[in-house]
Amino acid sequence: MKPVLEMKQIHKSFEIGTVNENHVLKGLDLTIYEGDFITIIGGNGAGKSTLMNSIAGSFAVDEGEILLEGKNITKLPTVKRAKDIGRVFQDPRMGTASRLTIEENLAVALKRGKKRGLTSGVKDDQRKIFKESLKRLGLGLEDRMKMEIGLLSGGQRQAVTLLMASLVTPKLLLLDEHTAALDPKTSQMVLDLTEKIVQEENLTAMMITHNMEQAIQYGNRLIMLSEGNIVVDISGEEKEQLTIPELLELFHKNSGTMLNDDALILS
Ligand SMILES: Nc1ncnc2c1ncn2[C@@H]1O[C@H](COP(=O)(O)OP(=O)(O)OP(=O)(O)O)[C@@H](O)[C@H]1O
Repeated sequence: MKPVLEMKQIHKSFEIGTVNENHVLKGLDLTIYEGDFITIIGGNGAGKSTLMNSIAGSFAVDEGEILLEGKNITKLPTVKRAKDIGRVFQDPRMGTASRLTIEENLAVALKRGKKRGLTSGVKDDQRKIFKESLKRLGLGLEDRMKMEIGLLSGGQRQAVTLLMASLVTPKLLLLDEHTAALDPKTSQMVLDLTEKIVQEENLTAMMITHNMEQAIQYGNRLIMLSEGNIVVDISGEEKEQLTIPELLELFHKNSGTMLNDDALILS
């Protein structure tokens, strides 16, 4: 199996030198392999976002190394990582420009990692590609390409954001609770689209969720964090057969604590 991302002995603290100093990641090791679709789950403050932010480069880690396809990116700023690392956030308004049309947003996404010229606009050949891509979402958006993206519903917008994040195939796709702000039915629709895109494009992806059932249902590998440590890391058949009570039991056994997350959705 080919490693896509390697995190070696990562340390990250916040508010160093104050009474609030918080050592969140304490020597975390994680290797993400090509084709992995990892779901990440854990209690409040377990370090899920800190882990994802470390990968995206939202801040510098204090110690350790991050390699992307063998290349050291530990000190690379977010903008430089964005060429290879796609991200979809919880808030549907992030990652798209509200006043631009659907096709203009897609055109911007197509330029990810390339020098952005002054001339914008959408070319005819691009329009064709966008139409085909949008069709795959099954939401009829291919007939509304000139509509401002800000006018879409949260679910439609997340679906387009997902498409934008995968238009230029990322080496790694980060999904930061990207369905948490949606109602259950829409969340399910966006998750199913996520699975479809990940499978069809052979993407390597990592998804934070608060929903245990979703963490088990989606992806090939499940990681549970507790106090900045990986306490459960299971994949393949073992993951497929897993039930929520077994997962809670594993968490309890490996972390020595009970889950503390009020927001965790058990089913
Ligand atoms: N920028 C920051 N400044 C100070 N403290 C931070 C910052 N980001 C995160 N923390 C702290 O780090 C700890 C881990 O937070 P993190 O957001 O990674 O947890 P999480 O697992 O994503 O939790 P949740 O599910 O509640 O979002 C928390 O105690 C949080 O308060």
